[in-house]
Amino acid sequence: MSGGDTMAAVATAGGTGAVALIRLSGPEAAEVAARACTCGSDWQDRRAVLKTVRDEAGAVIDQVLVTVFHAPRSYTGDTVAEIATHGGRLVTRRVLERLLECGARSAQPGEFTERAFMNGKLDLTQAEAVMDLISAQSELALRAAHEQLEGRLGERTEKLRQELIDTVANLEAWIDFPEEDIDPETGEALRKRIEGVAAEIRALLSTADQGRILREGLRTVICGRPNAGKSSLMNRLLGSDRAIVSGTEGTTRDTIEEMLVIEGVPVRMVDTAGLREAGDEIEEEGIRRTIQEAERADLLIVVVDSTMPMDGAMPARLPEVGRKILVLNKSDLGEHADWSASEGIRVSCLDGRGLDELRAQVRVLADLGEADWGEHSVAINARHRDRLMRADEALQRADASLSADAEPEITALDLREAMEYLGEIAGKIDTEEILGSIFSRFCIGK
Ligand SMILES: Nc1nc2c(c(=O)[nH]1)N(C=O)[C@@H](CNc1ccc(C(=O)N[C@@H](CCC(=O)O)C(=O)O)cc1)CN2
Repeated sequence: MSGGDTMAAVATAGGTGAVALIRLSGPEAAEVAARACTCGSDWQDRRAVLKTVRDEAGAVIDQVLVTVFHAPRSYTGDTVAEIATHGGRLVTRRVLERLLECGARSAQPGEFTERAFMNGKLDLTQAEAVMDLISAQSELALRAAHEQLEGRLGERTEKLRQELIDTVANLEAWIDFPEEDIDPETGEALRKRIEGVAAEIRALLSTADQGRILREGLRTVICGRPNAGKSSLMNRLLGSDRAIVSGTEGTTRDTIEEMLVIEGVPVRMVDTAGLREAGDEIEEEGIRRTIQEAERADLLIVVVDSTMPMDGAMPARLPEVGRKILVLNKSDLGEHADWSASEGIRVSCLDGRGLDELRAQVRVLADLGEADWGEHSVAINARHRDRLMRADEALQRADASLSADAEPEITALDLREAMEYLGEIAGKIDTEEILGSIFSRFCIGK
C-alpha cells in the first residue's frame, strides 16, 4: 500500500502516560489515517474526531482522536494527521506499526521540523530554536529560544544580507557598465555601508557568550581547601536548584559535575578535588589537572573556612578565571579576625545564611543582560558564530581592498562571500550539507 512520501512517528516522550501523540505528515497522511481507522478520508480540517484503529483482521488496537491539518496549513506545511492514542508503550507502538502497514514510513529524527523548513514554514534559526526550546533548562534559556523561534535572528541576518546584495548589485552594475550613468558607489560611501554591516555583525557576535551560557550552562568551578565546605555548598545549591535533567557527561578524575539553575541562569557546576599543597608527584599531577580544568571555567567560586586564619584557609594556588566569588563559609561559627575587611560573601551551609546573596551574585556575574531580554534579544549559537565570523573576515578583506584601491571585482567577490555566509545562517541559500548536522540532533517525532 503506498503512502506517497508520508512519514509517521510518535511525537510524545516514551513511557507510560495518559495519552500519546502520533504524527503523520505527507501527501497521503489523510488516507493513511483513514485506512488505519477503516473510515473515509474526507476529514474535516482541524477537527478532532473519535475513531478506532483496527488491525488487518479488524481487531481493535485502540480508540483514538484524529485531527487532520490539510496542507499547507500545518506545522510541516504538508498534510498532517495527529493521532492521540492512549499513552501506554505497547498501545502506542501497535498504532504506529499499523500506520506503517497502511503505507507510512518511519520518520527520521527532526524530519517534521526539517519538512517545515523545506516548505518555508521556518527558517534555519527557527528550526534550531525548536531544539533549543525543547532542551531549555532555565527560564532565561526558554525566553531566548522563544525570541529565536519568533524569527528575530533570521530577520536581522537577512536584513544584513539584503544590504550586501544591494551593495554588490550597485558595485557590479558599475563594473559592467562603467560608461552608463550609474552612481559609482565606491570609496567612502561604499566603505560606510560595509562598515555598517560589519558593526551589526559584531553586535550579534557579542551575544555568543550569552548564547553559550544559555544553551550549555555557566561553567562554574568550586574550589577550596579540603574541609572548606565545597561539597556542602554544592549540595546546598543542588538541594533547591537542581536542574530538571541532572548529571551531564561525567568529567574528569576527581570532579563531580551537576546542572542546576540559579536565578534563571543554567549553571554547570564542577566540584574539584581539594586544591592543596602537593605531597607527592602523583598528587602534584592531579592538582595541575584540576587547575587546568578550572581555568576553562566562566566562574570560579572559592570556598574558605572562615573560622581559620587567612593563611591556612586560602588555597595555595588559584586558577586564573575572570569571574570570581569568594565564599566565607561556616559563618555560623564566628569569623576569624583576618576576614573582617574581606568582601567575600558570608555563607553558612549549615543554616543557609548568605546563599541568596551568593545566588544573586552568580546571576550578576553571568551577565546575561537580562534587563534587555524581551523584544529583539538574540543569543547566537556556535554555528551562527562561525558564519558571522567568516562574514566579518570577508568584509574586512573587502574593506582592505577598497583602501588599497584594488580592482572593484575583488571587492565584489569578498562581498559575495560575506553574503553567502550570512545566508547560511537562516538557510536562505543552498545549505544542503549543514541541514543534516542540524536536524539529526533532534529527537524522532520532532
Ligand atoms: N498537537 C500539537 N501540539 C503542538 C504542536 C503540534 O505540532 N501539534 N507543535 C509543534 O511543534 C507546537 C505548536 N506549533 C505549531 C506551529 C504551527 C502549526 C500550524 O498548524 N501552522 C499552520 C497554521 C497557522 C494558523 O492557523 O495560524 C501554518 O503555519 O500554516 C501548528 C503547531 C506545540 N504544540
